[in-house]
Amino acid sequence: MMSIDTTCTVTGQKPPSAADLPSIQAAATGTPLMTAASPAKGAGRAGGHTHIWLVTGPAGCGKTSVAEHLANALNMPYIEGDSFHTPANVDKMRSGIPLTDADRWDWLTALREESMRQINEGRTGVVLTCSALKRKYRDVIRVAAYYDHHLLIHFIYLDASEELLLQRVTKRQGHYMGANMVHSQLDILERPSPNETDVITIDVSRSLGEVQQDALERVVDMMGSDHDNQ
Ligand SMILES: Nc1ncnc2c1ncn2[C@@H]1O[C@H](COP(=O)(O)OP(=O)(O)O)[C@@H](O)[C@H]1O
Ligand SMILES: O=C(O)[C@H](O)[C@@H](O)[C@H](O)[C@H](O)COP(=O)(O)O
Repeated sequence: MMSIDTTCTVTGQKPPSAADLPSIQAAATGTPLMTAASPAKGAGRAGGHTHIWLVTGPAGCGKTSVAEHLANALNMPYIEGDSFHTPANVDKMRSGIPLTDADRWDWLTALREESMRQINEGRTGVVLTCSALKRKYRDVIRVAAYYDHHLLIHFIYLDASEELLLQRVTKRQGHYMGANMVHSQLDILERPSPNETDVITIDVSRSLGEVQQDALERVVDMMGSDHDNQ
């Protein structure tokens, strides 16, 4: 278990600027986003906005696998939500006891604050993982935009059946969340509703490579349209 202030920076390199978007787009889709004839309109940051990309869903849906891919491709820091739990929360989950709302509030706030801290240090965006099972948990992260009006928050919800989640959690080695926790997570899950317009839903029943590619294309598209709208 890593300490509460541990943040995983996958690449340790500088985050992408607007000027980097064409090469990310090309890598994701084979189609350049901008050409020399359509130069970046915003300086430094794409569209003048910064971004939190929050990869969500129950245990085993693929949050870590997708978030690492996005962080690497976008050259953004990766904040692994599991690393921010208190030891008491981890002990509870390891014993097969689901967390309560009260156990989760400080954790969610810590994730929001860490994301904002990294963005305030000059990052264009961060990629964060957190199950964010209920709407009110997602709302805790959404509060970040209240503090920083240039910040856009996006959720990538990884959609999987219980059967698939069980298969994938069972395959995973050495994690405190066992397969016995999956059902309790689905019991409280509030799938994003259509009026949560900041959510991209991705079907993860496909291969990991396909899911990663789809997620990256969707992210690059959104950053591209945000940039074009400035
Ligand atoms: N689309 C996929 N196809 C096959 N295996 C996957 C896929 N996504 C994730 N996995 C595997 O399932 C397990 C759980 O994935 P992980 O990224 O740890 O999920 P989470 O972080 O949401 O708990 C890992 O062993 C991972 O390699
Ligand atoms: O990757 C996973 O196995 C899960 O995401 C897991 O780590 C856990 O779900 C959360 O960290 C916190 O718990 P809740 O999902 O119960 O809020």
